[in-house]
Amino acid sequence: MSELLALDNVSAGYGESVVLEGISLALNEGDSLALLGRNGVGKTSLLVTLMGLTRLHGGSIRWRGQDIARVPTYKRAHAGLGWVPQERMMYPSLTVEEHLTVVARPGEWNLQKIYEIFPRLKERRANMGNQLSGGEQQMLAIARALMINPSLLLLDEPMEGLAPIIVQELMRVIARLVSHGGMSVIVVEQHARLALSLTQKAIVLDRGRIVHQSDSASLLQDKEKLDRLVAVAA
Ligand SMILES: Nc1ncnc2c1ncn2[C@@H]1O[C@H](COP(=O)(O)OP(=O)(O)OP(=O)(O)O)[C@@H](O)[C@H]1O
Repeated sequence: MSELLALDNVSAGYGESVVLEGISLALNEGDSLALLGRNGVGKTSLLVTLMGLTRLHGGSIRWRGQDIARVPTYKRAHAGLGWVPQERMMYPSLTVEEHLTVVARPGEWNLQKIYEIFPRLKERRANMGNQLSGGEQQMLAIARALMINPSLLLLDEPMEGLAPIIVQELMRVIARLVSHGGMSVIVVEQHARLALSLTQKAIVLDRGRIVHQSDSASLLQDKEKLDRLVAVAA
């Protein structure tokens, strides 16, 4: 599989403050990665850095072999980076269907396919963005990112605050996206075991640095190490 994303010794942050340091990682097409760590260690900042929304203090980020340090966020989205932010960002003035159609780009994901994997969104297609439950908003946030037909999907704590039954439903969808193989996925999760069970590779951050890299299955089996690395909410 060919290389999709490569970070080499990346330092990044907000203004003068540096919150990520010495980050190096590579992702091939079809790879799935769990990005783990305690609260405030820089997981969201790493996703945001991939989208070009932090200040890059050093290092390089290559996307399909091209340096994208100066590429603006919207162009990164067009190039195939699909971001599902933690805040979900629904618009009260748009219906569910409008949220999906305004961002649509050609490719295998279209309304019909989205409604197949998220039947609830089909039922709610005429509802406004602010008339949805938390679970439905999360489904819509993922669906919207899929409509740009990304090569890499960035999921920031997709299960956060959702009822167990919705978590199960989302787990099934994410597992299907990962096993499909055509798209790469990075999942940030407080629930480390959920994320590890969905992915092939794992990275653990601590205070802005990578402190562990392995395949997900071996970290999942090493309970002691996992507890030590991520402590809570595993
Ligand atoms: N917009 C911002 N401006 C300044 N500092 C920020 C900003 N966002 C995050 N930080 C800081 O960057 C560090 C990493 O935060 P980040 O949100 O990336 O961690 P996280 O691992 O995603 O945490 P959580 O699990 O709580 O979401 C923290 O010290 C945080 O205070």
